[in-house]
Amino acid sequence: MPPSADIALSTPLPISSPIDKPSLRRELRRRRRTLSRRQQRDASRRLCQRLKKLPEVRRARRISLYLPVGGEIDPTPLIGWLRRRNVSVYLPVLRPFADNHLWLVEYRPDTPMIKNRFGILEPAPRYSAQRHNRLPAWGLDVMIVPLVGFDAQGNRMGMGGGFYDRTLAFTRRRGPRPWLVGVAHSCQEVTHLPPEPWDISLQAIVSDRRIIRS
Ligand SMILES: Nc1nc2c(c(=O)[nH]1)N(C=O)[C@@H](CNc1ccc(C(=O)N[C@@H](CCC(=O)O)C(=O)O)cc1)CN2
Ligand SMILES: Nc1ncnc2c1ncn2[C@@H]1O[C@H](COP(=O)(O)OP(=O)(O)OP(=O)(O)O)[C@@H](O)[C@H]1O
Repeated sequence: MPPSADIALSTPLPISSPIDKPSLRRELRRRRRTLSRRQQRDASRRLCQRLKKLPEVRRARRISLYLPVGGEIDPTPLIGWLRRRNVSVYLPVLRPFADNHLWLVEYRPDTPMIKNRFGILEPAPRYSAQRHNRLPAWGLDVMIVPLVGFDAQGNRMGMGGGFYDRTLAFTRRRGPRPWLVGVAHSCQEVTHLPPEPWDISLQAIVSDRRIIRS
């Protein structure tokens, strides 16, 4: 790769205001989709190395992550490591009959999987419908949240469905809650993102290049 391309990837994308969120989202999704297989593999490895070092992750007994699509940074190499440590792994599932809310469903080697309406693999309805396979989000120790964009202040942007914001709205009240860590490729960093009133703040953001703690 020429050095100029590398610099372009490591520099936060300058944002003009007012922000046109849909077009910014489209541009950031395009950026991650165009990464090569090798860039994807290296980024995933770097991300997972960083995550494995975090005390919050090392202490956790229950963690949710996601199965990547459309060039999202891949956290799944963590699954084997977590299983060896006897950590339970959960995946987001589109909750039926509840607009844009997620269930957190346990993911085991034999969990039946189907593609949801966005083409993302998730535990099948007959499995997710059984309450003992789910965990309320407050019962997770760590939630790994996929990001489309982020800035150095820890502001985030997701796919635009408000799935995570709705599912995590309970964290505004007192009580147990997961440690929230957003993950993304470094090319998804922008100079600033305006926080929205409904945004739930993350405790940290980890990319293949750095960690931002809030
Ligand atoms: N890997 C992964 N799983 C995840 C999420 C995610 O961001 N990444 N989610 C995080 O929220 C939830 C799914 N949210 C999504 C929200 C919008 C679109 C999406 O592609 N929207 C299309 C329009 C969609 C259509 O109706 O087909 C688009 O914006 O072009 C996909 C997933 C749960 N699972
Ligand atoms: N707690 C909530 N209750 C009701 N609507 C919400 C809530 N949180 C977010 N929304 C709505 O969801 C929509 C999408 O929000 P936004 O564009 O910030 O999504 P996002 O943060 O990119 O998505 P995600 O949370 O899935 O990562 C907005 O119209 C917003 O009003």
